[in-house]
Amino acid sequence: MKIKMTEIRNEGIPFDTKYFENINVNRSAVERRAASLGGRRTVKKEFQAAWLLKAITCIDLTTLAGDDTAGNVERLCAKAISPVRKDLLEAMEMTDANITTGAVCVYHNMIEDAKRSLGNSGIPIAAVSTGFPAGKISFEQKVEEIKKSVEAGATEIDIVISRELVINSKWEELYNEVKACRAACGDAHMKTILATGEIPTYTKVAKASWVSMMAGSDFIKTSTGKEAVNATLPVSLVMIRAIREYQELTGIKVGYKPAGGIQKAKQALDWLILMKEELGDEWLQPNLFRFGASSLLGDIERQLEHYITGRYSASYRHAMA
Ligand SMILES: O=C[C@H](O)COP(=O)(O)O
Repeated sequence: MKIKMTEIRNEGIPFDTKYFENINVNRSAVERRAASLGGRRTVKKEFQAAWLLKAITCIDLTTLAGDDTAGNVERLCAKAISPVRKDLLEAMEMTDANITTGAVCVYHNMIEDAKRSLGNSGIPIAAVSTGFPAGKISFEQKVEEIKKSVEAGATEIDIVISRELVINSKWEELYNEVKACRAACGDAHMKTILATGEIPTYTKVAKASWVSMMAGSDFIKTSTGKEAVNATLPVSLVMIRAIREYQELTGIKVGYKPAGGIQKAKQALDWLILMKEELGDEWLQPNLFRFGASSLLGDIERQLEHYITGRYSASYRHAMA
């Protein structure tokens, strides 16, 4: 399956505080709305398998560990190419659907291994960049790192922003940083990680989302997976509403990637429902929506097996996912 990002990219708009200076997010209203989602909305049993397969196509199958090796990147890529067991696909009459994950996501120095392992599958390689996860390297090093990853074959670059610029409300500096990263990406699509667990208020999350989109991000992404608090539904609601407002202003659709701590099929369904309700069906496609996840696929496969056979298998049977 050839996974394509949207053809019309977000080129950004000139910096102007007027778009976001009056934002003031009502924390309790956001948390109430997010809490109501999980309980109120469920996917009917007969549609669950289809939704779970959809979720798989939106996963950036990730390994970002100090002990990553060529071998485990190879296994990850094999899983990205064939994420669901053949017998399960056969039972669902989905063998011809050519289901793959949305991308694989690795550190820069594993790009070569990923490229070799993915061959001509068409699955994009996303590389984390700009001093991931903390972003504590110089601006010049950040730009250099992006360029090297693009040269090495990454077609998606996940950058981290400088959190201190958000904490200290240095919005124009943040804009300039993100814009320079976007320029360094060239044709590679850029996902901008806010690291929301390190941003003190929802209002600042909303403003950082706006500035990142104004500077040309193709996606905005919650977390690195390394913060103490990673993707949550309330923070997603704040970011998704910023995407909606940005679209209302510019006509441009920016993608969304919750990442970190999404391990269960049920969580994946909650996020898909949130996307559908807040942004519509277009954001249920991998060109506008991704999960950043290292272990979600294993639980989805278990749930699919349960759907088909009525039994759960042991989680070790779905290793690496
Ligand atoms: O961007 C992806 C995250 O690093 C994955 O986090 P996770 O290992 O909690 O699924």
